[in-house]
Amino acid sequence: MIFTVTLNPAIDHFVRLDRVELGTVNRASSDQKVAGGKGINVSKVLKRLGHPSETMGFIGGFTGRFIKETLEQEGITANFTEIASDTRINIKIQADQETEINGASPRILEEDLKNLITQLERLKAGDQLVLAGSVPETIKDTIYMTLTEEARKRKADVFIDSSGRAFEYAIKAAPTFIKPNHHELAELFETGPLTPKESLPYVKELLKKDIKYVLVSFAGEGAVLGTREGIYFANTPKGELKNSVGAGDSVVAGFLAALSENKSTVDAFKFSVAAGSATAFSEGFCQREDVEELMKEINIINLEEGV
Ligand SMILES: Nc1ncnc2c1ncn2[C@@H]1O[C@H](COP(=O)(O)OP(=O)(O)OP(=O)(O)O)[C@@H](O)[C@H]1O
Ligand SMILES: O=P(O)(O)OC[C@@]1(O)O[C@H](CO)[C@@H](O)[C@@H]1O
Repeated sequence: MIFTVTLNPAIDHFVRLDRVELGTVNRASSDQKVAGGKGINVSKVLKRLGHPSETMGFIGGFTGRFIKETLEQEGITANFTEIASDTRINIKIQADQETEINGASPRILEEDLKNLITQLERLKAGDQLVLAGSVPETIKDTIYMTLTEEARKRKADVFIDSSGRAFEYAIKAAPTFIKPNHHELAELFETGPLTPKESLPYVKELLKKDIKYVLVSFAGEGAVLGTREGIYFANTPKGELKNSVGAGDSVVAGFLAALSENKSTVDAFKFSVAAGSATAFSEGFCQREDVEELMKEINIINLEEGV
């Protein structure tokens, strides 16, 4: 079973207008509110790709209720710990440029955390745990490391999409899969901007830490997958960028879906990049037919033998 953890979910409030003028009243031509947060998005994309999963994490207040209800309406199992404060609202402005304002995180208590850790006692060999998104300010940066250790004790695989200190700590617990974008990889190694080729020494460094799959995304400039068998480059298909919210989450969901279908590593890589691009080219998240169509435009190059 696949379990996704979103420590800091959100209602994503998409606001569409031609352009934003700061310092004046702007009016939206349309808007939409959806359950969001990286782990939740992974579950939503998995569902579209034909794979069930269960969502965990913290929700609270009227915003939290909205998230639980809409997920259940979509047929996704919601197994959140209920907290006292309201879940945040993240504003996604889709105008001539995309601008995001992510809300402040609610307060999480020690007992809420204990509850989540207890839930992880259900994990067993063959399960996959996805840890994705920001860590609320009241939780220690070591949380993803702790949760990874809990899952590893039970022989479950761990997939991480995070950034900053929480990501840095999580790597120490040797998760199965990580998906930094190129900015996050550069931040981790304190380097300047990196091209796919320039990322190779850093990908190798991460593989040496016993991480099985290191997938670095470069938005529309391709992606690199490091494994012990080889390091590969995938081009990204060409198309009109409509929405980048959830594109990275679709890459994670695509990889998980492909592994569950026993695809080869190279095909899983292709499928995951196609899922990311199919979302980037859609108003919402990708559909499986579009992912399969885009796979035909992706070529994988073996950059180097593994480490
Ligand atoms: N301009 C683009 N053209 C084609 N595909 C794109 C484009 N931008 C993003 N993608 C797709 O989305 C994936 C993830 O993009 P990116 O590297 O920006 O990751 P991210 O920062 O985690 O994403 P997000 O914007 O969702 O946070 C890419 O690997 C690619 O498949
Ligand atoms: O603030 P975080 O947790 O880093 O990111 C949260 C978020 O921006 O990520 C998702 C897209 O990846 C959105 O659904 C959500 O609003």
